[in-house]
Amino acid sequence: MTPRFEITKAATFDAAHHFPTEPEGSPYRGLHGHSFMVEATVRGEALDEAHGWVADLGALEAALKAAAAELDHGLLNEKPGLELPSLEHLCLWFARRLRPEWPGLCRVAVSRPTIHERCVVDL
Ligand SMILES: Nc1nc2c(c(=O)[nH]1)N=C([C@H](O)[C@H](O)COP(=O)(O)OP(=O)(O)OP(=O)(O)O)CN2
Ligand SMILES: [Zn+2]
Repeated sequence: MTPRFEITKAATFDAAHHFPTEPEGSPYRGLHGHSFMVEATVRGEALDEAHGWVADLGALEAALKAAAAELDHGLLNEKPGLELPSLEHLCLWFARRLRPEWPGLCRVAVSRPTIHERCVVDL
């Protein structure tokens, strides 16, 4: 059996959004904000001999924080790919942003912890 490892790091950001496609009067149509958490999971089998790890969680943290900082305190709708700023589209946005640098990225989760909502995409 070959052990398969998954490492996960999380980062947080706060952002505003609205859903212009919602009908007049919908609470989702008006501008409002949420606190978000994004979690990125990287899978690997081979361990770095010098460190005994799949990949450095510190490097993953730096990449994740840099991506989250692009959205922090902004309006999600203004970002390409987030014109309809659902949790699902946020998962895809982070996946596209991180995948070139992190080919082992296998899962992205974006949640709104304060209102107990979460979306996960397996890549
Ligand atoms: N599948 C999804 N459904 C919904 C998403 C989403 O991203 N994916 N997003 C929303 C809205 O962002 C909405 O603002 C989420 O807030 P809501 O669930 O309404 O929770 P609130 O606490 O803000 O409001 P309550 O009325 O107290 O529930 C909707 N659906
Ligand atoms: Zn919302």
